[in-house]
Amino acid sequence: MSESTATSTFDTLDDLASDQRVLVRLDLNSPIEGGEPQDNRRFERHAKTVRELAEAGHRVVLLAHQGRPGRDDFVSLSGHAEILASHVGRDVEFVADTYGGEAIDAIDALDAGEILLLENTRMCDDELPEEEPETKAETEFVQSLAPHFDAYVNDAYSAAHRSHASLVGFPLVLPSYAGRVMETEYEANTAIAGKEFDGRVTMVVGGTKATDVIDVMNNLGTKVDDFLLGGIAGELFLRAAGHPVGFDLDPEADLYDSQWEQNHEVVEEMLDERGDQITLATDLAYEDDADERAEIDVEAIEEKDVSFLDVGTDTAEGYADVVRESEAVFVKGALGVFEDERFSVGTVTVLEAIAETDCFSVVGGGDTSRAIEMYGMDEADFGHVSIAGGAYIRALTGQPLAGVEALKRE
Ligand SMILES: Nc1ncnc2c1ncn2[C@@H]1O[C@H](COP(=O)(O)OP(=O)(O)O)[C@@H](O)[C@H]1O
Ligand SMILES: O=C(OP(=O)(O)O)[C@H](O)COP(=O)(O)O
Repeated sequence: MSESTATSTFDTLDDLASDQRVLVRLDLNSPIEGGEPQDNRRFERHAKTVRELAEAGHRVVLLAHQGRPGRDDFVSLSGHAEILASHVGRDVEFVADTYGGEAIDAIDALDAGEILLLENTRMCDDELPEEEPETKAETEFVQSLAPHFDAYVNDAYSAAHRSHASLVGFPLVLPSYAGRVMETEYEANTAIAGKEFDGRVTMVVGGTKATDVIDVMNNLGTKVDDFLLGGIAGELFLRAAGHPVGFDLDPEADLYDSQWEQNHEVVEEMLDERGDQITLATDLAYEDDADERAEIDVEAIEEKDVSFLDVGTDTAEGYADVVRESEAVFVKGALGVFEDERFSVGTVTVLEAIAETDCFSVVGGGDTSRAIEMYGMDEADFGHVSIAGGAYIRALTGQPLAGVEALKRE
């Protein structure tokens, strides 16, 4: 069997010696409601790495961040420790200190197989400024913790686009390994940039972050055969093609107009030069006066007087046919407001087609991947469901991620 991209790039947990004191960077950054973290896929995924390390008898110390200073989601990790423990099936001790005496005492007191989570790394001044790994490696944070460990494991693929101390500093001073999440995310998310596919490569593009996905489309012209569009980007392309959609009915909403200003030249150029790669909706769905889903052919729209919340059924079925003929399918962003069942047709039809088709598939983006569980699909029917947002976008376009670069085997 040929070596995977990840194992040829990093040392992994398979290379770790026994009985190690291991410092592990996770990404437990989560939605916060009422000051409390909400359980999500990140806990479940990282729990596998943590459990494997603890069951092997290592002393396991965890680093993670939550939110950004000054925002409501910038909270302590004490609640995260409880959620993580429920997924790992073992106690996860928590200490409200990042690298001071209290943290060091708790680290040094650990026995084999025990797990300790340190406080939110972003509460430490050395963590955040984006600086070179060499600078980060010299910080007090890294220099104080490193002597208490034998090894560093980075499992935080979804935070790896940040050049922060806990991500790029430790690999310079400790033997470093990729965790299981890092391995699988790296493997799947770099596939479009690094793998050769013989058959059709399709990318399904939607959601609200049109600027991001337009950038991805612009960069992947030679890798992708068909882009299937929905969401806000889809309407911006329809606007560029001369249809009266893709602008804000309520300027306060600011979903379309500023993204149009920012991107219309590149959208027009893409349609001109690579129009045959780009498939746009032929019908759209909206809420009618009776609060029901209604659909209209794009050609019949003379004036935008309703918000379009999904691609139409004909469009969805056409997209599903393309998916069924594809060898690889990458998804970024939902085709409609799937959280409302009436407007889930586009997203669910396409995801179900991917699940039924024996293709290489990656579904990325926190919101979009939620549709899989919301509509009862089985995650195992997808090649990979990413827990990364910003890092996934960058990986798709082949941009290096600071945390990944720092971790690569020399
Ligand atoms: N036509 C639309 N109008 C408003 N919101 C939309 C539309 N189509 C999709 N969305 C929203 O896009 C969100 C996902 O967008 P985005 O944040 O870009 O993707 P992800 O979180 O997967 O990276 C969904 O929550 C969905 O409700
Ligand atoms: O949740 C994260 O990013 P994502 O929402 O783009 O997946 C990461 O934890 C990075 O967090 P940051 O964007 O505050 O640096």
